[in-house]
Amino acid sequence: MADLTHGLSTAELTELTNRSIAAKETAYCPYSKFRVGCAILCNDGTWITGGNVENASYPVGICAERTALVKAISEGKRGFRALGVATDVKPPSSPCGMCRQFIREFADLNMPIFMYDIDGGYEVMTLGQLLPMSFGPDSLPPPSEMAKLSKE
Ligand SMILES: O=c1ccn([C@H]2C[C@H](O)[C@@H](CO)O2)c(=O)[nH]1
Ligand SMILES: [Zn+2]
Repeated sequence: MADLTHGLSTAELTELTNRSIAAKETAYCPYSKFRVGCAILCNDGTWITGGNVENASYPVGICAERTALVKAISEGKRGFRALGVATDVKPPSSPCGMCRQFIREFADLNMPIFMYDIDGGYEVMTLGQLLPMSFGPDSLPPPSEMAKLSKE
């Protein structure tokens, strides 16, 4: 049977579920009314959450996943064991393309992303499954090579 826990303990998975769903309450989404909550389990065992934050100038809004990850990175967190994202729909919605790329900067391709539906059921995929053949920090040549490229 497929591993639906990706190495998380039962307690951790319960907490990921509860924190992801609770984070929907922090969403600021007066325009779309589409609440999204995100919870991240950091390698140091701490948790960071976030909601989507919209703007009267629509494209300025930010997704819940990036809210949470920006909070984590700017708090000095590095290395993440799991990310949960919860919405009020079924089947569950998945992180948008911009968020997948944003997460790619900071997480291993085997990090699981748990996607919760309105009933608390979930589907889980790794970052690598959601963003195949991705472009990441290690895709760029080293700075010494970059300097040579710009002279050509
Ligand atoms: O994975 C997703 C998809 C959408 N949104 C937000 C953006 C916008 O505020 C609202 C509707 O797209 O949902 C997220 O936060 N995460
Ligand atoms: Zn997004």
